[in-house]
Amino acid sequence: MARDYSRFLPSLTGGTQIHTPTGLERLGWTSFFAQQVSVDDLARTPPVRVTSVERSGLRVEGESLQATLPPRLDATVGDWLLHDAARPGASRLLARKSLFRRRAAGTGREVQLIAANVDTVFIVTSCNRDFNVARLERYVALAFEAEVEPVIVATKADLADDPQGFAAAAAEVSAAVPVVVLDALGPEPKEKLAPWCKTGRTLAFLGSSGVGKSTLVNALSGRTTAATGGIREDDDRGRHTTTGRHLYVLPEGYAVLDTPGMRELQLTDAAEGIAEVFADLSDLAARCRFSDCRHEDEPGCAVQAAIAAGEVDEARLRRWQKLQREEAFNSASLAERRERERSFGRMVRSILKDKPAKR
Ligand SMILES: Nc1nc2c(ncn2[C@@H]2O[C@H](COP(=O)(O)OP(=O)(O)OP(=O)(O)O)[C@@H](O)[C@H]2O)c(=O)[nH]1
Ligand SMILES: [Zn+2]
Repeated sequence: MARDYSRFLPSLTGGTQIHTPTGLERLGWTSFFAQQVSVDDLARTPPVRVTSVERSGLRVEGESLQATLPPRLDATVGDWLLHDAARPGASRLLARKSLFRRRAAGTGREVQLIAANVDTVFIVTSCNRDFNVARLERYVALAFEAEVEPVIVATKADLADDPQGFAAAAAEVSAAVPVVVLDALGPEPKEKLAPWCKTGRTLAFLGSSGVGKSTLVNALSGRTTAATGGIREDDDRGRHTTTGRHLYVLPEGYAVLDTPGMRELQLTDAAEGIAEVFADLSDLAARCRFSDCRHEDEPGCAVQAAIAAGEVDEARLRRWQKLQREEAFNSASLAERRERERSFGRMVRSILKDKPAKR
């Protein structure tokens, strides 16, 4: 029997209807994806979301549908596809709302897709020695680059003498990034993170080990025991099993994307994200007399002038320059590697061409 998918299409009236979220909506299906498909597409090839990537293929989930698609390099956890049951490998990949990528170390593929269609990333730190503004700026740049909304969450407020001091320091990172300070073990996470934990939203967590990421996930999902080494789920026999899935839809209807790759994110081609975090400095730099100003001792440097006037913190300028250098290095070495691989490929092809063809 053909399913009626019309309710997943963008509402023509634009009115807000109150309804129970469907399986697809709980998985994160929104009008952003619906706009990319026709009613015909939907009836023939139902939407599915990638919940994990395994060697054997992509685990996908849709409305009363679970399947494994053949492995493919152009899709990652969080992606939406139109499931073509007749030709699973030809399932159409929908355009993404956001994408985390990283420079792959020591693999043939240079850029690895980490997570797609994340709505909000909680950048977690604690109100203690883990707290490091430079690291927060780095994570925020990554989020901006991925086109994901960042929220800084400072945990362990209950253990700190001056949690508001940490809040103020975090607020300096970017005017565009909200800061939440909380005790992750208490009742606060649900209440304070509620603005971002809505049905159909996909959340991710970034932050060093021990800052409270698992504690927050547990708090949001109403679990009391902290999970270690992955989230535990009930399998159909009622037993607890740790699965290899990386996208979890919580009972509240929002999804948490937790993939090991998120923990190894570096700055790759993140020039735009960095410019956004340091928008105040790049605006100033645009007013320097020389377009290639290094903001050291050049005449007419608007950045140095702002530092002299006490409007800009010199340490922030140093961090900006450091991130820019790193980003330039990462992107350059990536470009060099690409070039080396291309010339290697040309060499291999020319050798193959000169070799007498096998009969
Ligand atoms: N007092 C207090 N303890 C906290 C808070 N948040 C986390 N903890 C404790 O800090 C420890 C580490 O928390 P986790 O949630 O495991 O940290 P994580 O970020 O998931 O760490 P990894 O799994 O290693 O990445 C646990 O013992 C938590 O109970 C907090 O806000 N207050
Ligand atoms: Zn300058």
